[in-house]
Amino acid sequence: MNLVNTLLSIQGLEIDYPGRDNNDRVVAVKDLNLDLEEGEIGCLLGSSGCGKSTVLRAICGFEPVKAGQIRLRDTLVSSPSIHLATNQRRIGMVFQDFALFPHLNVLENIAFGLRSFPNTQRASVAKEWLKRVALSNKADAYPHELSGGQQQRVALARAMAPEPDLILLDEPFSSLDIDLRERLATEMRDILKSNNITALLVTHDQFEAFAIADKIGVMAEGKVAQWDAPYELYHQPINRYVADFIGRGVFVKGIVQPDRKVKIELGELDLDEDQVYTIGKEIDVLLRADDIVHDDHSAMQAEVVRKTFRGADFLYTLKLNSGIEIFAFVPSHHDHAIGEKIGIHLVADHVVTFSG
Ligand SMILES: Nc1ncnc2c1ncn2[C@@H]1O[C@H](COP(=O)(O)OP(=O)(O)OP(=O)(O)O)[C@@H](O)[C@H]1O
Repeated sequence: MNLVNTLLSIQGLEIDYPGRDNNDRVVAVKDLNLDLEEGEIGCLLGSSGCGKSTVLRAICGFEPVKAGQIRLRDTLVSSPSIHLATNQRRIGMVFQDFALFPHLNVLENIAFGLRSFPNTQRASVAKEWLKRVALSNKADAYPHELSGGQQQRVALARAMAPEPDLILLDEPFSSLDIDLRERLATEMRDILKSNNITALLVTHDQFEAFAIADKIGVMAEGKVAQWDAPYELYHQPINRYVADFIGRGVFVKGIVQPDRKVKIELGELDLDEDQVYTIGKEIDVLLRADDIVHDDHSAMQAEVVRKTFRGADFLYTLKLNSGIEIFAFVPSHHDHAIGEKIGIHLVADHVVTFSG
């Protein structure tokens, strides 16, 4: 392993909490591994209670570790026998509610993190960061006079100003309007990237994760099931859990045919070249909403059983003749009624399969 450019390295991490009974322990994180390179943005993605925040707290130094280790650059900061204090870790933190000081104005909030700087430098460095997050005109404003997105940028500037090695962000978009989140995630990514900041955030929203992260770790029950680039997670999920969690899809049954094909109810698909398949074997084929195209001229029909308007398109739930329900994104000018039969065809070019 090359540690030169690896900023954060977590190996075999295990963390537990006291349970209800005195001797009882509840395992929150187990055998967790990940590496984050310098300048990379990583994201831990998972449903509530899977252990995301516990990992962040351990990196910060708020939680002792039971097994494994956490390294920042080449310094071992946490292991069962070593625990570096939080203030010695050079980590910046952005909290879910931004945690700005209500009685300090924007400039003072940012300068707060610069207490170790000489007085003469504090204001100029704080002003420079205010400029970098495009809020120079708000230096004198108080947090309650800012929008949620502006407060978030102040919190980010406050965390970045002391130039920590790593920024941790705990659900940074959860208190913002849902339609703002994706835009702000892109904006935050631009700020972090243009300042070459290494960051790790946690979220339960995969679209936020896709908008901001270079690497995503899908977490389940305290473990990272797959730590990979968003594209790989989507197209090469390592197991059914990841496949199910990422994107909108369902598994349908298929029978392996000669010439690397699989036959499903909707037709034949090409199988992955890298895998070995037994002809005649039944396998599960992942069909995602973007693998199905609405086509008025297709003889293959499916019944609309549900639909969700998403602006540019609808997410249709379609029932096949066999009774199986699949998803399809359909441009929103194709507004079909529930119960109506519409033509569809398959466009999957990369097929994800698991043995049946
Ligand atoms: N202080 C604690 N004492 C006991 N158990 C805890 C404590 N903090 C967390 N846990 C348990 O550890 C597990 C992981 O919690 P954690 O807060 O890391 O999850 P999370 O993925 O961040 O969840 P959420 O998205 O809901 O914030 C959960 O089962 C939780 O109940």
